[in-house]
Amino acid sequence: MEALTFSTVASRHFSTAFPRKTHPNHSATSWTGSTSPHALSFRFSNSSSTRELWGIVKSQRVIPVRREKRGVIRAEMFGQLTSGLESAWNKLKGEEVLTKENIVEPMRDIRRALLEADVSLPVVRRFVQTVSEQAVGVGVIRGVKPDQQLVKIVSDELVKLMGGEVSELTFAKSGPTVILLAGLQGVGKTTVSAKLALYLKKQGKSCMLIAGDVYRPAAIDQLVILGKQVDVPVYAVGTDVKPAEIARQGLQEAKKKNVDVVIMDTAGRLQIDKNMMDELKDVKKTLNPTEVLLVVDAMTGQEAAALVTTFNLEIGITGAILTKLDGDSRGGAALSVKEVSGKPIKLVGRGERMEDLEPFYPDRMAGRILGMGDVLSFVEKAQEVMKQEDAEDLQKKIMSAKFDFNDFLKQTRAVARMGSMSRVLGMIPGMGKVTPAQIREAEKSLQIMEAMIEVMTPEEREQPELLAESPARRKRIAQESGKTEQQVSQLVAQLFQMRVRMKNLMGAMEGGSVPALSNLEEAIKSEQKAPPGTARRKRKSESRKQFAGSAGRPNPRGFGGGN
Ligand SMILES: Nc1nc2c(ncn2[C@@H]2O[C@H](COP(=O)(O)OP(=O)(O)OP(=O)(O)O)[C@@H](O)[C@H]2O)c(=O)[nH]1
Repeated sequence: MEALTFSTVASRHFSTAFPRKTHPNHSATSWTGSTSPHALSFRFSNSSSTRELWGIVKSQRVIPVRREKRGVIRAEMFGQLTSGLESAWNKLKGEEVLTKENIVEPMRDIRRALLEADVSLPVVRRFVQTVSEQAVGVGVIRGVKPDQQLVKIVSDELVKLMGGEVSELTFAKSGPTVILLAGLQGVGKTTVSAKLALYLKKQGKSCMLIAGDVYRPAAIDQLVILGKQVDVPVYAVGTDVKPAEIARQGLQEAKKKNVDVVIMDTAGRLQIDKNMMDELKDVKKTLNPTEVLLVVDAMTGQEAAALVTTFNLEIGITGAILTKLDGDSRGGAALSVKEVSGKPIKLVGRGERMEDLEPFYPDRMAGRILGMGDVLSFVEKAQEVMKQEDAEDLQKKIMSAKFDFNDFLKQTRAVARMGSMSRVLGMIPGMGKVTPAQIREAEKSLQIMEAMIEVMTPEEREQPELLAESPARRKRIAQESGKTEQQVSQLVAQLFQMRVRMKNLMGAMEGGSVPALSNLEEAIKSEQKAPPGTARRKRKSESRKQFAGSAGRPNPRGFGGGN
């Protein structure tokens, strides 16, 4: 039996849908099957007046295909994954809120859909776990249904999975930027070389292509033809010179001509072999490239991700280019590459035309997978409204000195949700100089506070005065939370201090003078520098003042003073 490699599977599969017109060395085969475990794949070739055709049957699912302008019938991108995920949302119809119980079935659907899309198993596991945790912990947003909420969570996680931000190409600070392209046979390297040259030309950069595929003579002709098509010079010296030497000469020529970007096409192989890697290493050493991009075929699913990992370990790459995303790829490659290899997908090929190369936008890709742009923006708006209402609510409470332990907890948890304190503080301009030790300390005390608030009764949370007045209550909380009575007293005092500080802050904001964050930083520092006991004395007198102004009148001696 013939051993099928990634590229033979891909190129055979593709030869039916996308005959390799410009590739003289490859004759179009009549391969109609797919070697994927989900086998059965066929296309309708008959004409139909309807635009949407139900065509490709995969894994006993029917997914939509679309008739494109030029008469090519194409699958909706990741159509199967989209419909798999849809069944997850459908399971939540009629539910009021997301619970641990009612997300079990939808999560199973999501897991199945991702596995069928050929996303690697560890990636699927992590994804499902993160989404489940978030789904259960998410609060109800007024007007947003649980299925819509889950769509939003999945969307956000998909974006993260694919790297979050778009990963831009890096350009050399001086001299030509050198981009080395590598990859297995038939993945689209030669085509990508020319596409990339056109893409960069459109950005105002002058380019030069180097034909380094000496093992397939037709590849050089192919690159010369494509170079003419995009009007970019091609450096070619035939097949008798070693690729590293071609690279050296080509780079010299590019420098002479003051070219901005040099793109080198290299030979592909049917599988990774040592010679290929050694040769690539030589070329890389000669060129000292700014970018080493591995061209991978989206049709190969999670194998593409494994390949990126291998190439990265072997030769060190800076990212990947995913080709043939316009085909009926199931999405596994797009979703696995970053997570598995740690390397970003920088560009994607979405067609055979020279213009069909674009940056890889994780958010747009997630949007295409889910096909629910309207739901996402609706949920985002609702979240915004909620935040605004929450903030207004909080403001009212602060102004009327009603800020209680529930608010306190909410704020603490909001910080936790945003990520660690260190990240949050790091994002605030002017707070950069807070030391890691201070941050760790702050995080630790937040945890202690949470433990104490958690054991309070609802009344105690709403009326901190109850605790201020009753040493017995404070004692109980200390016992139940495993903290000391002194810690409980401090917490209560802190809440009243916060009331005063927040009220002052709100007053300043309303009056138009927001205290600068640098002042806050100074305050932290001066508190640290203060001789022992000063800060405590200051705190004590502040809390007394607060109690004097608060509704319930606690015993002024009650703080830290035991029963
Ligand atoms: N539909 C589609 N076809 C593509 C895309 N990229 C490349 N192709 C086609 O894939 C086939 C192979 O592309 P080549 O550029 O010859 O691949 P290669 O990696 O240089 O091949 P070798 O030199 O044999 O290693 C060609 O028919 C291309 O037109 C793409 O993004 N979408």
